Amino acid sequence: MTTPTTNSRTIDVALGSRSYPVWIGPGLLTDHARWRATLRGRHALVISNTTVAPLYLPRVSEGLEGLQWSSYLLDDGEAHKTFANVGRALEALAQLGATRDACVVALGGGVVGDLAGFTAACWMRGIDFIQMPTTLLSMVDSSVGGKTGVNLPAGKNLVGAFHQPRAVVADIDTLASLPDREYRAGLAEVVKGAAIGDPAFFAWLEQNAEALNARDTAPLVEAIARKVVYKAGVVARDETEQGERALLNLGHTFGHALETAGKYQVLLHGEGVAVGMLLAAQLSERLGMGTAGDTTRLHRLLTTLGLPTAIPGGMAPEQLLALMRLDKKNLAGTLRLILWRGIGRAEIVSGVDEADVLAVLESATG
Ligand SMILES: NC(=O)c1ccc[n+]([C@@H]2O[C@H](COP(=O)([O-])OP(=O)(O)OC[C@H]3O[C@@H](n4cnc5c(N)ncnc54)[C@H](O)[C@@H]3O)[C@@H](O)[C@H]2O)c1
Ligand SMILES: O=C(O)C(=O)C[C@@H](O)[C@H](O)[C@H](O)COP(=O)(O)O
Ligand SMILES: [Zn+2]
Repeated sequence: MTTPTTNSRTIDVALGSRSYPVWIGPGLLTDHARWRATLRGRHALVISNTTVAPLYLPRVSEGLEGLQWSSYLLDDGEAHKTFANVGRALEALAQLGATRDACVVALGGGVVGDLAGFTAACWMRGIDFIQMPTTLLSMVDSSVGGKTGVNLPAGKNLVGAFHQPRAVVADIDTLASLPDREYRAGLAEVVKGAAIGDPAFFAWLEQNAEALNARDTAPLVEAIARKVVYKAGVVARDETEQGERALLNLGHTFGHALETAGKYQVLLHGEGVAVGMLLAAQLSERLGMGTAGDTTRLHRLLTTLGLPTAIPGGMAPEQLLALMRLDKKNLAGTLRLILWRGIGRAEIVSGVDEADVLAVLESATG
């Protein structure tokens, strides 16, 4: 059992009968009684990857004793978040003889979580899954809210489903092995939440940036919890992105294009979001919406957290614009972007002129 400490939090994602807890704290993977209680049937498939499974699958597998279970391991990397791997994971469920009360356990970062959730959404038209996020990014963002899916060569997350987990088990002990660059990428999605709608949190991040860089536990847990509370609130009000939830995409139309243009070898998702948020801020200023002072604060915070803020070399503005045309927020063939009036004031804007987007991309390309 985990002893409750000030570094443990439980946050509820309030969705009526489909509500679920997000547990944040140390020792949670081995707190078997807690998460095992969310599994209903006799079968479980753990989906993980070749980096995470050797580190953390033993802690999870002890908790699955008595069940019929197996694992499906992805090769590591965003390039493996594919339809083909969903097919193979579904075959693993078939091999297991998984019935409708089976559970998929997603053990890993956002790539594993998105793919495992989509697999669970597809098997027999939808079975349970639980999220065990092991990256900062997946703890603060991808494990919460039920967006699941995979990439196509044409773009990020073009195939997917809304499918909520039954629980999120965010064991902060797993962050001890997370590489520095991945940790910083997670901080980008924390900054995003504050930039969209929580100015007090943004100021807190400015004050605590160095402590977060040092991975001090108390501020880190505070940052994870504040971001999850913020996201859970948005998801509870607009689960399927009919309105407000689109704000969580701040920086993503640019960011996804940057990730895809680099074939997932140049920028991590969080890094793309960092650069994308600044491009959105610059575009907002160009359109007379943004304020230079707040763009400077955003730039300063991202830089302090060791995140990139410029478009990497070798990416052509026209190519990025073409990728942005396939973004899922677009309607009637026109760009629909999340723009930024300043800290805590993001807005959905339809019909953005491509010439303005191109001008911003050109001015930000070295
Ligand atoms: N569904 C959503 O709402 C949502 C939100 C944000 C991002 N995403 C998606 O999440 C993905 C990015 O997730 P990510 O940043 O976690 O990347 P990731 O899943 O690729 O993990 C990052 C790297 O860290 C490794 N890793 C994971 N946990 C580790 C640990 N504890 N110790 C050592 N290494 C570890 C992984 O093997 C990988 O190499 C993208 O596909 C993005 O589109 C989805
Ligand atoms: O939960 C959401 O809603 C988000 O937009 C969170 C994003 O950080 C995340 O990257 C998400 O996967 C993007 O979704 P998409 O709909 O733009 O593919
Ligand atoms: Zn994201």
